[in-house]
Amino acid sequence: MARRPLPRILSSGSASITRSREIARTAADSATDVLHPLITIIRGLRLLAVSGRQKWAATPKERRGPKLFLAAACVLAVALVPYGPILALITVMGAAAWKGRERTPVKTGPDEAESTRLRALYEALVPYFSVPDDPEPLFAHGGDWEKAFDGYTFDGDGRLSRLQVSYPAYFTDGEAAARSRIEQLLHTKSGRGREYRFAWDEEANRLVMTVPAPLSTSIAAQRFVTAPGETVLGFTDPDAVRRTVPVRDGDTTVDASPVVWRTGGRSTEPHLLAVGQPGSGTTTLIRSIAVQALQQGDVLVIDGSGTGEYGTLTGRTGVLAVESGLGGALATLEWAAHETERRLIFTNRARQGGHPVPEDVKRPLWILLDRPAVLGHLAAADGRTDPQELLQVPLRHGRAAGVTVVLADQFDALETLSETVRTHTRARVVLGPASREQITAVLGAEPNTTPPPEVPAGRGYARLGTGPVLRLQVPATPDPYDDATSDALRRAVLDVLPERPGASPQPASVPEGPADTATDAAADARDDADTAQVPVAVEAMAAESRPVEPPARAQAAIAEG
Ligand SMILES: Nc1ncnc2c1ncn2[C@@H]1O[C@H](COP(=O)(O)OP(=O)(O)OP(=O)(O)O)[C@@H](O)[C@H]1O
Repeated sequence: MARRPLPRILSSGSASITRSREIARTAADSATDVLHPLITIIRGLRLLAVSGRQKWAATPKERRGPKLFLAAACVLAVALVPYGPILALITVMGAAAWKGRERTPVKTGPDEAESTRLRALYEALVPYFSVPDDPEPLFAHGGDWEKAFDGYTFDGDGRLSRLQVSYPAYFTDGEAAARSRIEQLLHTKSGRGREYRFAWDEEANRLVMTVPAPLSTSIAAQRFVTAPGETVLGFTDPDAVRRTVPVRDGDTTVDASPVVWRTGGRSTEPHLLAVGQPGSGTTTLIRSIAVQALQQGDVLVIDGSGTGEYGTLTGRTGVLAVESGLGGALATLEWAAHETERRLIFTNRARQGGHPVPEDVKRPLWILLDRPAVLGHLAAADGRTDPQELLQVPLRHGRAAGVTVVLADQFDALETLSETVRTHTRARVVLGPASREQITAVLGAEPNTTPPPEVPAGRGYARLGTGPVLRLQVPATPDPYDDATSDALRRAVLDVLPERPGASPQPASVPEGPADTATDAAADARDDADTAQVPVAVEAMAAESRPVEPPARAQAAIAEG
């Protein structure tokens, strides 16, 4: 059978398609040439619009009105001036042409310096991610780094800010030590002095290294939007927690991601331990917690370092005592132990009798103890009870009794902390410079970033119970009596503190003198009076059905005669 010729359109198809393509390309090129000025102007107009929108978004709300008014006045003036609109149009087109004259080149791969960096990183990883008998090694000296590095981003300084690495399945990514070696290496090779976060995806054999954005250090003490029983320890990365709260950060209000610690009857981590080097900000954390606690409850402060950094709290509504001497601290803690027991008895009685729990028993009581190790040392030298022993009842039973204990000490004092303190302080915070091992020892889990050698005060990590380790920046809550405290911060702290009963409000910018910061000697001199007031038999208290008088009030009563 004779073969039928192919239809003409198919036999000469490829030639005509090629010709059509050429015609289309030539037409597109000519159109681009002709339309080039128009394209430049449109690009410029787009850039002008974007920059205008950004400027408008960055303008504080209170300045938007005047700006809008100014713009409207300009438009009116232009409209009224002869040839105004046409001149304005020419100016805008000129500005757009100038702005759109250069096209930002699209980067399609790493430049030479970046390739060299990535290759060096790849070579450094070879010994860790290869074994001699791997027939197709992903990592091999002189190998193809592009196969192993699935993604990378460099910052403006040419340093890696994100790297995604695929590694062979036989790498022991389940071992903390093996992971830590890789993290250490990537950290060193990518540039020290920055914090790196490592996310290991064991299922996909993939590691993603990122440089987290710095946490804001300009959020100061303020009333945070929280529910009763919640305390904001500080702020963390936006992707680390689901919640945000509106906060004042400098002059603007932003949605920040808080580390919220829940206390009280339903809390699974009802007491907190904060640890840091000297000057890392643990006192500031306690002050920040005190300021928030005073909004709903009563506070006892025991300052083991005796430096008077809590003087600003003395005598304020809700502050039952601020003690810095050993005797005063012991008396206060003894009272707190009895008060915890009294609250337990009343809560039990109310529950058994089917009555509501009395208000004074429900009101949260906070025991804030800074540097217990110092007091423990003094107590041992003096043959007196270690304050930590008196904390046993509040720590063990405080949750049911609405009593919360917060302790802060330094790394070198960790060994002096009693077993009860270690067991019951399940909310943990580490502040300031610390090694990976130190952080792991306190939090019970490795930090999720490489701890940088230098951190701002109040920066660290928090872990609530068995939850994830979170980066933390404590809100700036300095001592308003400190000369180094700025006027704005002094005002911020004094604004959130309750008044002193009977005291006329003081102008926040005038530093108040430490009202009655007790020296150790003075505090010790008062001790006998305190101790005489405090130990009240629990049964007797229960029978009287009234709260025990706290030490500070007892002292006042004695002084008044
Ligand atoms: N979150 C923070 N924001 C801003 N500054 C802070 C913060 N925390 C602490 N600081 C500043 O750092 C300094 C030391 O803070 P702080 O006294 O709280 O540290 P510390 O750990 O208690 O040290 P020390 O035990 O030696 O007193 C103070 O000047 C304080 O104002």
